[in-house]
Order: sequence, then C-alpha cells, then structure tokens
Amino acid sequence: MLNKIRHSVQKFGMLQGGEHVVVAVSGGPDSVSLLQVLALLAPEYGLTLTAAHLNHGLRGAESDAEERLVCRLCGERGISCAVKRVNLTELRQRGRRRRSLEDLGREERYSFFSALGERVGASRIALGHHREDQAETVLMNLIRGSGLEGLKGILPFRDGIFIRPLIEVSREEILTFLLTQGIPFSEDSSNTRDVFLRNRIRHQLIPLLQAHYNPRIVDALNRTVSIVRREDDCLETTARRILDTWQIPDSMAGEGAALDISRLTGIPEALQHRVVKGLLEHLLSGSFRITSRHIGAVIDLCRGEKPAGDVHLPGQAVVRREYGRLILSRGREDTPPAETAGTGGRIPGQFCYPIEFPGCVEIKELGRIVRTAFVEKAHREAAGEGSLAVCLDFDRVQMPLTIRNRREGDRFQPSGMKGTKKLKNYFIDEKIPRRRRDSIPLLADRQSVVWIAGHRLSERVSVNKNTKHIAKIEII
Ligand SMILES: Nc1ncnc2c1ncn2[C@@H]1O[C@H](COP(=O)(O)OP(=O)(O)OP(=O)(O)O)[C@@H](O)[C@H]1O
Repeated sequence: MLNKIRHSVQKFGMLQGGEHVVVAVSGGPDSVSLLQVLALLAPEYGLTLTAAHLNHGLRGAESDAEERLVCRLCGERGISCAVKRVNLTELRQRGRRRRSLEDLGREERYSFFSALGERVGASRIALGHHREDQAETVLMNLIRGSGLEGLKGILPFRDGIFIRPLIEVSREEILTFLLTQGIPFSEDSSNTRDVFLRNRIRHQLIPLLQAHYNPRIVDALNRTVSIVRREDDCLETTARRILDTWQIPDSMAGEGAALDISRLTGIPEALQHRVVKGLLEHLLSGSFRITSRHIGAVIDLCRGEKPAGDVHLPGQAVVRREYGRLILSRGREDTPPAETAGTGGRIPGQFCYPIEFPGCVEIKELGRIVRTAFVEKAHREAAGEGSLAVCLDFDRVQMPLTIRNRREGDRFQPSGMKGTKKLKNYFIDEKIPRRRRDSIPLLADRQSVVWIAGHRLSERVSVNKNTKHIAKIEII
C-alpha cells in the first residue's frame, strides 16, 4: 500500500518535500492509517507533521475515547496533536440558518484545520479519503444532479493545500495495512447510522449495485472519475485559450469592457458556460463566488431575443447587453456617456426648456448649455457645425422651439428621408441603448422633433438653396 501511495503522491504532485503537513485524524481506520503512512514517509520527504482532531461532542464517552486514542497514537510517534472540542448540537441551535449536522461538522472541521495550518505554518492539510469515498461521492453527486464538476469527485490535491494520499487505495487495503502494522483504531458508531445520505449510499446503494449490477462498481466509478477529469481538463484548457484570445482588459471600471456577443454564441455550448465563468471570474476578480445561476443568466441574456438587458452580479458588477455587444462593468453606475456628462451617469427625469433667439439656456439635468444665434448665409461655412452644433432653416421652424428629452409618440423626419418615423424606431435602428435615450437632448418645434442632438437633423428644417434665415443651435 505504501508504494501505491507514493505513486499517487507523485502523480498528483501532493508533496515536493520539506512541507509542514496538518494531518486530520478522526480516529477511524482511514485517518489512523493516513497518520501512520505520513509518519513512515516523513523522513523520506522531510515532512513535519501536526495532527488535528476535532471532537464534535456528539457521542459522549465514545467521542472522548476517540480523542484519547488519537492523542496516544500521536504521542507514540512523537507527533504533536491539536484537539478542538465543539458541541455541534448546540452550535446548530444557535445558528441562524438550519443546517444539517453533517454539513455543520464538515464546516467546523475545515475551518479548524485551516486555522491550525495557518498557526503552525503548514502548507498542506492531509485527509484520509479513499477509493470507496470517491465512489460514494460520485453517486451522491449523480443523485443530486451534477455536471462534470461533480463527476470529477474528490480531488486528490485541491487549492494547493488539501491532499488525499489514500485516494487510490481501497478500504480493504487500509484495514489490512492497519492489521499488519498492529495499529488500533476506533469505529465511529454514527458511520453505521443510515440517516446520513453518505451512509445510506455506503450501506444500501453500493451493496445493491454490487449484488445486482456490477460487483466492481467502486472500480467502475473511480474509472469514470479519471475519464471525466481528463476531459474536463481539456475543456477547461480550451476555454482558457479562447478567453486569452479575446484579450479582455484588466480594468473594467466605468464603461467596462465590450465584447461581441457573436463571439460567445459562436462557440460550442459546452464551452460557453466555462468561458462565461472565466469572464465573470475575471470581472469579479475572485472577490465573490460565481454560481451557475449567474452563468446561466448571462448566457440567456446573450442568446435571448431581447436586444437589451442586464444581469446584476455581486459587488455591484453588471453584465449588460446592448444589441450585439456584451458589456462587462465593475461599477454599478457607468461613466456618463457624452449625452449625460455632468449627471454622474444618472438617467435624468423629464426636462423641457424654451429656446430663445439669440440666447442661452441651461439643461440642468445634463449639466449642459444650449446656445442659439443667427448666422449670415455667407458665413455658414465658418459656423463650425458638428454633431453637437447644427444650422437650420429658421423660417421652416414652427415656433415655439424647446429643448427637451423624448416623449411617448415623438416622430422625426431624418434628413434625406421623405416620410417621418417614430423616434423610438430611430433609436432602435441606430442601436442606441435604452438607458441612453432619456439623456439625448431633442430640439422640438410645435410639430415634431427637428434635431436629435449628436445624431440627425430633420429634413423639414434643413438648410437649402431657398433658405433665407439660418439659425445655429449648439450644445456645449
Ligand atoms: N473529527 C475529525 N477530526 C479530524 N479529522 C477528521 C474528523 N472527521 C473527519 N476527519 C478527516 O476527514 C477525512 C474524511 O472524513 P469524512 O468522510 O467523515 O469527512 P468529510 O469531510 O465529511 O468528507 P466529505 O467532504 O467527503 O463528505 C477523514 O479521513 C479525516 O482525515
């Protein structure tokens, strides 16, 4: 068994040599053999060992006897042993959320191991999971419903810290090892209680599968794990490569980073999830946990019919769709677009100001000024027209003129077009995101919108060869 373990340690890169390892010892056969194996490998690998035992306080005298056994085994091997006592039943009653004892116990154990690891300066935490645990985990995940992530089972080496040296050995090999080494262990009586799902899988489902379907079901499930892990690695590498070629910038504050949705929808569905996961991890810079619900919502946003929408993520990050683009932004409020400079990115409420000639009026909501003047025909060339400054035929305007934002039913005759079209349709055709539409100043006369600032002038007021009086409107 020792050679088999050496092989696993090497294959999964669990130890390089010289590590301080916290060994989690419950007192059961798996973790007692783990303690013995690591004690035997310690000189070879130059390991320092600290054992950790959590007394859950659930089984009275039996729990205390286990604690004593662990301390004794450690003492005999010259290994220091840290013990923590908790009362799980009491902890559960005090907790705000109702948790299963199984979950609570696991949480307590891992936080104890991690805190101890930090205190003693350990770089590894060793746990006694083995082949049967692996098979049970895969079945548990299958029953709950799982993707490749769950079918990868228990990882031999996780997060650069948790190692499972016994993951490729069977319970039978462990028991034989303990017997030949003459090492005592305790049998946790709660392991035989079928209230826990894992125990029911161990005592009912696996024996049933062995008796009626496949006597080597544990081997088969362990094979599945190896295959799934290989294929999962391949998908993960491919997804990473795709993301690398997209070159998403690191800084996604303010306006954020934009991405063509077709890039995402153009890759196979199985990869879309991973790529979106990678995108969101990048966006949240590891500060928040990404759930499959977040990933699903972003994919639905990209695949859906609606050209606009957003998905809010933890930490005020937002993924927004604007037609064919996906915008990833870390802040809730975006940097103000040109139309909303001075508003701090807020979408303004309705506004409407009368326009005087010549004159000046402030659009408070946008922090902008509208300036009007008459321009001599001969000087039109020098009038400095642009996207925010236009000249129009003053005689064709139906006074009064106002500067305002959009209203329901607004119509507009884009220059060069005969008929009018709904302003809403103009915005849609021009792919102007909905959140920007209220921030666009419109020059309107009694009849309709005559200028969409920053965009188009109406054909109805365009200057032509018959124009006598030219008015210039400018937004500054
Ligand atoms: N009370 C305990 N004190 C110290 N270590 C423990 C204790 N209980 C479990 N362990 C460690 O955790 C390993 C796995 O045990 P077990 O399967 O009961 O735990 P688990 O964390 O619930 O596993 P899983 O997460 O797979 O359900 C053991 O082999 C041992 O290394």
